[in-house]
Amino acid sequence: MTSIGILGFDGRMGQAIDAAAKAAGVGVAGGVDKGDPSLPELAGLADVLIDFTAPDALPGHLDAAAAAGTPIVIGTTGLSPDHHTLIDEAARSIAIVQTYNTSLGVNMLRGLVEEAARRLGPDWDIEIVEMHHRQKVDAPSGTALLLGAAANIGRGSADGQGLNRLDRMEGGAREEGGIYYASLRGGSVAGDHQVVFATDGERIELGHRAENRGIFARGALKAALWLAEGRAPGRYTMVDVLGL
Ligand SMILES: NC(=O)C1=CN([C@@H]2O[C@H](COP(=O)(O)OP(=O)(O)OC[C@H]3O[C@@H](n4cnc5c(N)ncnc54)[C@H](OP(=O)(O)O)[C@@H]3O)[C@@H](O)[C@H]2O)C=CC1
Ligand SMILES: O=C(O)C1=N[C@H](C(=O)O)C[C@H](O)C1
Repeated sequence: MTSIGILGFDGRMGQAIDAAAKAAGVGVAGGVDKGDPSLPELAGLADVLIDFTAPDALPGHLDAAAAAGTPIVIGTTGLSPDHHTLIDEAARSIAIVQTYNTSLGVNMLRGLVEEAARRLGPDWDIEIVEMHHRQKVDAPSGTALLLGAAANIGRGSADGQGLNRLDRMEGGAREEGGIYYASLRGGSVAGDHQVVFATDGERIELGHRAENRGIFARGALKAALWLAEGRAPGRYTMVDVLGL
């Protein structure tokens, strides 16, 4: 039986993943939170690590995974360009799935947004609105950035990566001609995203609503089981996991 190690065990996602693993009959080798000295031991015990924590935890988690030769699913958002460089480096020796959204629905939406942006062309403005629970710390959400990247790829923008926008968003600064993001925080919303394509006289709205964290937890487990089948070292996304 495949066993997972949960990084951020006591967190909202950690608990959702533990519950999803139990429901699916996937083994849980253990879980750690901030500063837990048993991280290297867990990395050696688990077949796959799953990390839903905070950006400042990432370097230590990657070191532990690489030292043990254990693949890892990274779902943490708010990552900087430096974090992405660290992931690239670790992916030389272990297999890593890094994604800002593990749900099937958002990964389907990503393809639809790319296609819409490609077909609609430059006369259509693109705006992204997201809403999350009041405890969420990063904004825009990782998913909003992922969808923005898909739109940029679709319309052939040189800024197709789109993932490093956070620093440029500070103080509300936004690029001329770029994609605009609006972030709402309140209540217990698990995650709503809406991509608005607007031109003179009409709009198209493509969106996704997460009704609970189970969809993210099941997607993370799917990614972990996919890695546990035995992937070569490298960096993967949910597009690889889901075969989209
Ligand atoms: N990719 C996806 O599909 C999804 C991604 N997310 C992302 O997952 C992350 C976690 O979300 P959520 O579970 O709601 O957050 P929570 O705040 O509920 O949980 C975070 C967990 O991480 C731990 N943690 C925080 N800092 C560190 C650290 N430096 N080292 C080790 N552990 C640490 C916390 O432990 P302690 O309490 O001890 O600090 C806690 O257990 C966020 O970045 C969120 O955006 C969320 C949902 C879906
Ligand atoms: O923090 C959350 O809760 C979520 N974070 C992810 C994000 O930033 O996109 C995914 C999901 O929307 C829930």
